[in-house]
Amino acid sequence: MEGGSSGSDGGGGGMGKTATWMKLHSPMYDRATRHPFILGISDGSVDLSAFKRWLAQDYIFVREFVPFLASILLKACKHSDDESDMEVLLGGMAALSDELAWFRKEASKWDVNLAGVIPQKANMDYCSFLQSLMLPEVDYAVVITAFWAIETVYQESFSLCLHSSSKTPEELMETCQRWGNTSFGHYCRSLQKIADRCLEKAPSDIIKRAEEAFIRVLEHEINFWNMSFAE
Ligand SMILES: Cc1ncc(CO)c(N)n1
Repeated sequence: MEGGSSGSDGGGGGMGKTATWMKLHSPMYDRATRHPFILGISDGSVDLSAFKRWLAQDYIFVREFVPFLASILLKACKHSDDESDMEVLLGGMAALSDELAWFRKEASKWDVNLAGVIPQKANMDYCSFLQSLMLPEVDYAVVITAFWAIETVYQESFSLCLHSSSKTPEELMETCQRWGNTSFGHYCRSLQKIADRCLEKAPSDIIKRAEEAFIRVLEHEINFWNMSFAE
């Protein structure tokens, strides 16, 4: 399964586990990163009520992301052998504070009342999945893989809406830039390197669990996008 010679891993040597899994599960990966909701934004056909539903639901999700990232930070303190992991993760935590403020500002721009939002099933399922990963017994390699995948799906999806050929409506550009910008892309590559380094040293049962977590993230992301179409 190692295979590959160079390039897509971003590190030295052969292809990392994460790049291998992206290839192996590419049909599902593509369904998560090229969802009709995202394609609708990039071709300008998106229904703005779908966008508002996504915005409200994602605010709830990102709030749950704070304790999730805190649990990863805790595991990095205890188990990581590389001090720079902490810097990358702390940068992510700082960005979350800014992100939550952005959601409140964006919601008021679209007249979305965040206080009255009822979390939908796909969102609750995804948040429960995050909670299951927060348990202390879940290995650092598994949670950092899940975290990398969650961030990368958004990075890849929204960067599609920034391509020169896309027709993203002006009022949605800020949203697309938030996750599609190159510095967020750089952050995702840093997370990928951490995940690959941990997976390289991990025993086979942990590697198996990390791959499963990657697949579960893709499923949850697809269901999350689907939610924007539901009434
Ligand atoms: C559902 C979902 N996945 C990923 C991200 C990226 O942070 C997000 N904000 N929401």
